[in-house]
Amino acid sequence: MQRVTSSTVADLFDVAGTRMLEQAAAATLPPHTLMQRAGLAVARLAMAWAPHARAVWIACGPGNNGGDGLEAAAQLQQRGFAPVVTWLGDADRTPPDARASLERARAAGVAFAESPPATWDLAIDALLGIGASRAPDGAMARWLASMHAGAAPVLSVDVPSGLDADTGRLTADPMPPRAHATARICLSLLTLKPGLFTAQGRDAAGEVWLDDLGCDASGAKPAARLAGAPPLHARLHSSHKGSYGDVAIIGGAPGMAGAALLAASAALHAGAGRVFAGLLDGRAALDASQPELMLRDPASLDLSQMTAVVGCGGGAAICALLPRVLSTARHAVIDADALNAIAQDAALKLLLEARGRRAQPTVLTPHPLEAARLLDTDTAEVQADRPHAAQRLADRFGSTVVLKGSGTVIAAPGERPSINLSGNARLASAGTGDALAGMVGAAMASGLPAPAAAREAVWHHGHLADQWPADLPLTASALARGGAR
Ligand SMILES: NC(=O)C1=CN([C@@H]2O[C@H](COP(=O)(O)OP(=O)(O)OC[C@H]3O[C@@H](n4cnc5c(N)ncnc54)[C@H](OP(=O)(O)O)[C@@H]3O)[C@@H](O)[C@H]2O)[C@@H](O)CC1
Ligand SMILES: [K+]
Repeated sequence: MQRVTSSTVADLFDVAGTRMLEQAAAATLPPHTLMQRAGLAVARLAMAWAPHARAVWIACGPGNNGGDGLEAAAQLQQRGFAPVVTWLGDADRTPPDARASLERARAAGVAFAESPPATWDLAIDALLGIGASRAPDGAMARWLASMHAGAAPVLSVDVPSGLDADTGRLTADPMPPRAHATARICLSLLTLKPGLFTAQGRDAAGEVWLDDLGCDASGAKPAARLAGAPPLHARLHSSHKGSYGDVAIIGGAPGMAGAALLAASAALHAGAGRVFAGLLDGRAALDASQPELMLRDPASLDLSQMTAVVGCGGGAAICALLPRVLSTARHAVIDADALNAIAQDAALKLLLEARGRRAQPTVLTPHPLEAARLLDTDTAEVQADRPHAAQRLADRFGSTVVLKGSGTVIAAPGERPSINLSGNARLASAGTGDALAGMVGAAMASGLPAPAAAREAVWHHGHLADQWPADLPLTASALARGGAR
C-alpha cells in the first residue's frame, strides 16, 4: 500500500484499462482472491487511520464495490471492531465475488442494519466504484449526503461514490457545502484512476492511497500519468546568464501593468538569465525593488532569440502585437488576454497552428473558460473531462497545454496527459496565473522542451503554495518571488 503525494510518479488507468487488468489478474488467481485482498487492504487502512474508532459504519452498494466493503467488514469484525453494515444489495442479483464476501461477513458475525447508526466515528463508503452507471439516488444518495455532512472521517473504497473515475466529475453532488472539514481518504484498488486527481476528484477523494492487490499493471495502456516532482537541475559552475536564456514579458496594458510585472518577477526568481518587461502601458514604471528587470518598448524586442510570455494584463491592446509574437518568438508562453484574442480571431489561430507545424515550442496556459473559448465550447464541457479537453487543445494547436484548475492537466501532442498534484486552494487568488506564466517562461528559456518546462513550472508553483506557512497570507507577488517572505 502506498500513499500518493505531490511527488508521486505513477501511471493512471481509466475504467476500461482497470477492467482489463482486473480480468487478467483474476484469471491467474483462485476465485475471490482479489476481493479478499481488497477488503483486507481497506480494513488495514481503516485501522491505521482511525485506530480508536468504536463505531464504524460501512455503507455497501449492490455490486463488487459493496463486496469490498463486506469483505472489509468481515476483516474488521475478526480484529475486534464491531462494524455496522448497511447493504443495498439484492441477494438474487449480487455478483459472485460480492456474494462470497456477503457470506463471509455474515459468518464473521457482522451486524447488518436497514439504516445508518445514530453516530459513527468512521464511515466507509463502499457504495459504488468503477461500475457507477448513473447518479446515486434514493437511500444511496441520502447515505452519501449524511456521510459527507458528518464530522467523522470518510474512507472511500476504490473511488468516492458518485465520482466518475475517468474524469473526476461528480455524477451528482453528494457532498453538501462543508459544515465540517470532513477528513477524507480514498483507497484506490488495483490502479490509480485519473478522476481521483482532477476536477472534483481531489475534494471528493481527499488523501489517496493505492493498493495494487499484488497485480502487475504492465498489461494495459495508461490513460494519463502523475508526473511527480521534477528532477533537480544542477547549474554548471562555468555557466553564465546567457546559459539560462532571455525572457520577454509582453503585456501590462494601462491599469494592468501589475500582471506583467508579476510574470516578470516570477521569471526572474525562477532563474531566467535576463528578463525584459515589454509593457504596453508606456507610462508604467518598474518596481524599484526589482532593479534586475529591464523595461523595453515591446516593439523593440528581438523575439527570435527570446522566450516571449505574452498576454498577462494585455487587455485588448495585445491583439496588435500577437502576429509578430506568434511569427517570430523562439519560444512562446501564451496566457490570459492573448488566449482570448486568439480565440476570437481566425487569423491568429492560423498563426498559432503554423507555430505548431514549424515545431516552435509553445505553451498555452488557459483556465477552463479560456480553454472553452479556444475549443469553441463551454466551461462545463471542458470541466466534464479535463484531460481530454487539454489533449484536444494540444492536438488542435500543436502546442503544450497547461489547463489550470484543481488537478492542473499538462498535455502535449503525442504524449499522454499528466496531472499535477502540488498546490492547493490558496492559489485561487488574483495574479497567481501571471506568476505561473513567468515561471513557465523561465523554464523554457533555460532550454527545457516545452512539455517538461510546463510540468516543472506547474509543480514548483504548486509546491511553493504547499510550503507556505498556514498562518501567513499567500500573495501572488510572494509566490512570484519564489516564496521569499
Ligand atoms: N471483481 C473483483 O474481484 C474486484 C472488484 N473490485 C471492486 O469492484 C468494483 C467494481 O465493481 P462493479 O463492476 O460490480 O461495479 P460497482 O462500482 O460495484 O457498481 C455496480 C453496481 O452498482 C449498480 N449501480 C451503478 N450505479 C448506481 C447508482 N447510481 N445507484 C444504484 N446502483 C448503481 C449497478 O447496477 P446496474 O447499473 O447494473 O443497475 C451494479 O449493481 C471496483 O470499483 C472495486 O471496488 C476490486 O476490489 C478488485 C477486485
Ligand atoms: K466507493
